[in-house]
Amino acid sequence: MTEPLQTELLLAGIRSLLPFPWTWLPKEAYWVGGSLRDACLRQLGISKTGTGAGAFPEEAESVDLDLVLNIDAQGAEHPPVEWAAAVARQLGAGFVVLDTERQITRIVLPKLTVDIAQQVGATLESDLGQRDFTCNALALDLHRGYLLDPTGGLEDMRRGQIRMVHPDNLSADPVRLLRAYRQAAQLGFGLDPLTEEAIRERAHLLTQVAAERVRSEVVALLEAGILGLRHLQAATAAGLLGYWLPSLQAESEGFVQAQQVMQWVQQWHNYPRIQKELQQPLADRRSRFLAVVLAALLWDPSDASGFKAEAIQINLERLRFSRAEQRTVQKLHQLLPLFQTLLMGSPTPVQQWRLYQQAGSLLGGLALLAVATGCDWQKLEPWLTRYEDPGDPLAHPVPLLDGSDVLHSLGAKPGPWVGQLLDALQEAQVCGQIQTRSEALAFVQQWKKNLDTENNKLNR
Ligand SMILES: Nc1ccn([C@@H]2O[C@H](COP(=O)(O)OP(=O)(O)OP(=O)(O)O)[C@@H](O)[C@H]2O)c(=O)n1
Repeated sequence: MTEPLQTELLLAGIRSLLPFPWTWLPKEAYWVGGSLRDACLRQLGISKTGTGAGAFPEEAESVDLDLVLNIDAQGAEHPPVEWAAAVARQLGAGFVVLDTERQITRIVLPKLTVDIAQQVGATLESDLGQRDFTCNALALDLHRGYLLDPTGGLEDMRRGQIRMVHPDNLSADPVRLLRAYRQAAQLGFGLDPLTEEAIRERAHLLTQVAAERVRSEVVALLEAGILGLRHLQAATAAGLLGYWLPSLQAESEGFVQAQQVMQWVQQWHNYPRIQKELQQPLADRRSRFLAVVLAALLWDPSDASGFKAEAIQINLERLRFSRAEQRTVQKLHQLLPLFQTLLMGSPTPVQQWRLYQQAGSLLGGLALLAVATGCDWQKLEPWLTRYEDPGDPLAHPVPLLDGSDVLHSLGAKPGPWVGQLLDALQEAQVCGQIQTRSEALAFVQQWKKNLDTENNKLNR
């Protein structure tokens, strides 16, 4: 076997990462998976391009090490699960059994997880032969120090292509159909044409995959920035998302809109409040910005009446996006037509204040969606400047009275009318009709009097 990489460097790399002494390793132990692939890519001078190409800088990445052990072969009394449990105990690390039957476990340390699996099949080659793509089917023998590459993974890395190990492996775990596009996006690779053909032929199998696994691939594609969008579009064209996201077509305007959102947000450094709000998590580690990208992707400009809104919610639910994410996309879609109309005209102060009220902390996301769907930046910019200013009387008016002031001044009992009154009071304040607290108190008296008169008329 030709040995094109310096395996000593790979060994030095894994030595520095391994959280326990080398001597603890069983006699047959191999480094496999994505971290080995990435170490090889680094040696080949190929850098990953897709991860972190989204809008915001990533946190310091944590490392996932994958090890394959072949303990059975030695007839040892400690199977991999017990070996890994003992290591975790010694290290005081977290420990999870991921798959009892296949003997897959995980040791969890801060910024490092180590996945440990028993070799599948009689030889390591047979284990590698059951993996997804050639670039993920390499193994470094940790004791003998040689690299196994039975499927030509290094050559495919040099060519920058994702190539299946075998078409049957795609059918064996159909999430790999979508994983191909996600890994291509993250590695800056293309798809080998035969692999793409095999994916198309098996596209329907993705319906069998658990929603969470599909969602996590879709999310990773969206987080891989513009390259991720291109690959999501290719995956859509291959027919992978017909069941999961039927609202999305390969030729959807949504791909252009989502790209616009990603490009515009990069230029909004002058809006720290908006940036901060966009980065807030909505579910797990998924940010509000991701929901804005989803809203842009799924927004159909020919559907301003919101006819497809329900279908979009069903799509998001099917992919098990959280309620908060579903509500965010829905609210953005509801507010967008109104905002677009305001941006085309000369809205009154009250109209502006109402829009700020309705959008709340989604204003930045709504503005991104507006500019991505063709609204005039010159008209939009003042809305952002106002929003960033905490003292702005339209974006952040300070109420002259609160609910308890109102109840106290009237000596009345609470009811839904208090909210209506406060709203009317704020509107009068925004219009400039009321400027002082005593004017506000007089307004309250008059408003309640009018309400009581109305009620008396109705009761008569
Ligand atoms: N559906 C899958 C998932 C994983 N693997 C194999 O298991 C390894 C480790 O899996 P995982 O950590 O999920 O993938 P990585 O390649 O490390 O990349 P990522 O973490 O980005 O998914 C992969 O490299 C691949 O060899 C596979 O064949 N099929």
